[in-house]
Amino acid sequence: MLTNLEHIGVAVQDLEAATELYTVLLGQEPYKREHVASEAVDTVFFQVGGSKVELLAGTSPDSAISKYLTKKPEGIHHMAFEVSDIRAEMARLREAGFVLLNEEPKRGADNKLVCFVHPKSANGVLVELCQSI
Ligand SMILES: CC[C@@H](C(=O)O)C(=O)SCCNC(=O)CCNC(=O)[C@H](O)C(C)(C)COP(=O)(O)OP(=O)(O)OC[C@H]1O[C@@H](n2cnc3c(N)ncnc32)[C@H](O)[C@@H]1OP(=O)(O)O
Ligand SMILES: [Co+2]
Repeated sequence: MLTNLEHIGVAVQDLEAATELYTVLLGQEPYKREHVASEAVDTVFFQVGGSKVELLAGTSPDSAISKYLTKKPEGIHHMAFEVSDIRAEMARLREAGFVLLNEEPKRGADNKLVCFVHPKSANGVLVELCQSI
């Protein structure tokens, strides 16, 4: 079951400048900064009620974020839903015809297991499932 809009991922070119801007916009400091080597991204997290804003900057040209920003402007990159059982949700979505971008859950940021759904199978929106570890 999807239980919450866990975060909105925002792709940015300059993480420090974006962090300053969002600190003013949201009226609070980020609660976490994390490098996720497997995705080649640096992240900054803000808590907003029960959801989060995840700022993402690529750390390598091969990163999904860096590639995205060669074609698209900075902005909303994905939405992430919290799930209680990620394997069960992956099986449910696969069965329903969605294209999953990973066969198995993988380690994401902020102590989560994550899986992505291809935007082409979700009305042009990249969707992330995440389960707390
Ligand atoms: C920090 C860890 C984690 C967390 O814990 O929260 C993260 O959030 S990591 C975030 C970064 N990682 C990912 O995005 C991993 C999943 N993404 C991918 O595997 C790829 O980016 C992709 C979605 C498969 C696209 O890769 P690729 O096919 O190589 O790129 P193309 O440029 O050829 O795109 C094909 C097609 O898809 C459209 N697209 C790409 N990205 C998005 C997007 N974010 N939202 C909507 N649409 C997207 C792209 O425009 C192309 O469309 P067409 O041009 O119409 O063919
Ligand atoms: Co994310």
